[in-house]
Amino acid sequence: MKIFSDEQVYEGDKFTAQKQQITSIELMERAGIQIFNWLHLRMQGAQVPIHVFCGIGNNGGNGLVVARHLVNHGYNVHTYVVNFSDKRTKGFLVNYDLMKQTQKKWPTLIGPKDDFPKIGPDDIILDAVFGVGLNRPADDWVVHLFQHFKASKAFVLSVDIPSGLKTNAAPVKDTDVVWANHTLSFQSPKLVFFLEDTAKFTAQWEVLDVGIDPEYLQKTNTLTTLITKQDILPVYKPRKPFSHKGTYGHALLIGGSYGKIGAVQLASRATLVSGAGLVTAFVPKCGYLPLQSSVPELMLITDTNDTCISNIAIPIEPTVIGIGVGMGTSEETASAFTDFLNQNTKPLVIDADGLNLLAKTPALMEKLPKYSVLTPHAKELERLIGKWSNDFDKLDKAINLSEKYNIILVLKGRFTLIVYKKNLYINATGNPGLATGGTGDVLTGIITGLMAQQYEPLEAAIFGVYLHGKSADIAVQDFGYEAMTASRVISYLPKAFLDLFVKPEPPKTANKQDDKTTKK
Ligand SMILES: NC(=O)C1=CN([C@@H]2O[C@H](COP(=O)(O)OP(=O)(O)OC[C@H]3O[C@@H](n4cnc5c(N)ncnc54)[C@H](OP(=O)(O)O)[C@@H]3O)[C@@H](O)[C@H]2O)[C@H](O)CC1
Ligand SMILES: [K+]
Repeated sequence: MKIFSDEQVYEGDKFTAQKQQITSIELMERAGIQIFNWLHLRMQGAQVPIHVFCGIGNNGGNGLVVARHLVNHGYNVHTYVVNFSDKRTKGFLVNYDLMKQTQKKWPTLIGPKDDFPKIGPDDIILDAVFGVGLNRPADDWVVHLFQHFKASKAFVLSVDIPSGLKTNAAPVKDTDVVWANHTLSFQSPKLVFFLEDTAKFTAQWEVLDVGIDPEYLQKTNTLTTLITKQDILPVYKPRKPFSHKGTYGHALLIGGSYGKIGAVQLASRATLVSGAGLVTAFVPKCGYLPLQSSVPELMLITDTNDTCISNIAIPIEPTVIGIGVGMGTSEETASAFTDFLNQNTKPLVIDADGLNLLAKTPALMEKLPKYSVLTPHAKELERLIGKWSNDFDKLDKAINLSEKYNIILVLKGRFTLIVYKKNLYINATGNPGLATGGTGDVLTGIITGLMAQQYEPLEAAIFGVYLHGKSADIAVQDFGYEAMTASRVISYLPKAFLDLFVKPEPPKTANKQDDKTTKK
């Protein structure tokens, strides 16, 4: 799902108005009606006080449209204009007049010196103060109004975005932003809904189709994408009937050390279950017996050293190499890793101690083949790019690293972010059950397994994180969060693959009688 930038949204409005020969006021009406319908469906005429707070721009215009329809449907509505500027937009002014005609009085103006209205804990606030047009910090009194919303404990429904939040920058203070219970976001969700520092400003969100022209939506490329099944399906490579194990590549996993052979076991099982034709692991000698006996499909090559990797000699021609899981960072291993990178030409997936060794000797980054996939968790990322001041600073630093070395970064987290140069892919599958040791090794295995099958590295990263999270989402239904283990994530990978082909259920018919009539 494309996530449009603010500029693209404004451009889409213009395009739609021109192509469909409608005015921007009609577009605003469409958007407002969608919000009204959302509320009406849930409230069914209930007389709960609804406080509609409108700014003086088009977000405020949206609020006024909703208020008018609520009044026309007999709701208990109180409409306020948060009068922070004289520069009212046409969309606001037209709907301001319509509001006057509808309720025979002007909405209540709130200025810097006015008292704020009383809001009860069971009331509803419609927050249409600022939309994506926010371009500077709000005045103190407006921020106090936002705090008044929070203190009231009323349910806050934000229009398009919680007011005070920008789509492309972190707020200075948490109190500068409206804390919404729910946000109805126009046309696509906002990136900030997925970032650690800003996701909290809306407990839930939903996208409303406000009718931007389909041609515009289709032809416009975005830098940010929310990964959905619809994005994955075109990438999926169906298994060929006339094929053999050689068709699906030979994956090599390099890692493990005394006490951490399990990491290689998890990664190699995940590589196998992801569909790689052949999988070999290169491990210290101590890994031979446990791996040979626990994963019969796996082939093994051992280091000369018993407990850690000391010399990576590979007598095979793998399609792809996944390196780093459970590997340790001993001096011997560090030097073996350097020698390996100096002579390696194969595509790489690098995780865990592979990343830590890169961070210790940044010059090694120059040795990475183009399109290498690096899968850091937050601590590993910090070792690679340094500390960041907020999510956007983190993303900028990650983009710089990706551009400098032409590599793909998989930033693991609640919403894993895949960064390739300026392109950002957000993964929304997964759950807190994944917060347990070994799940990262499983992800490395999946991405390595997909690359073995000739998925492009970026495709493999996107598909891999999606599958990994989906597997956990299916497993959680049987185990809950606490009992999820990395092994269980592997066990549910088959279901995650199968889920790709499950069509969403058609919407249930409201009237069974109608159903029968149609069948006759
Ligand atoms: N396709 C769609 O998604 C549609 C979205 N719509 C809605 O339109 C808003 C965006 O509306 P816009 O008028 O551009 O912006 P805002 O309503 O967010 O803000 C209004 C103006 O306020 C000024 N501003 C910005 N920051 C501040 C501040 N801190 N203090 C005071 N004033 C501020 C700024 O104007 P200036 O000229 O003074 O800089 C803003 O322009 C979008 O979010 C949707 O809700 C459309 O209804 C239709 C389709
Ligand atoms: K808003």
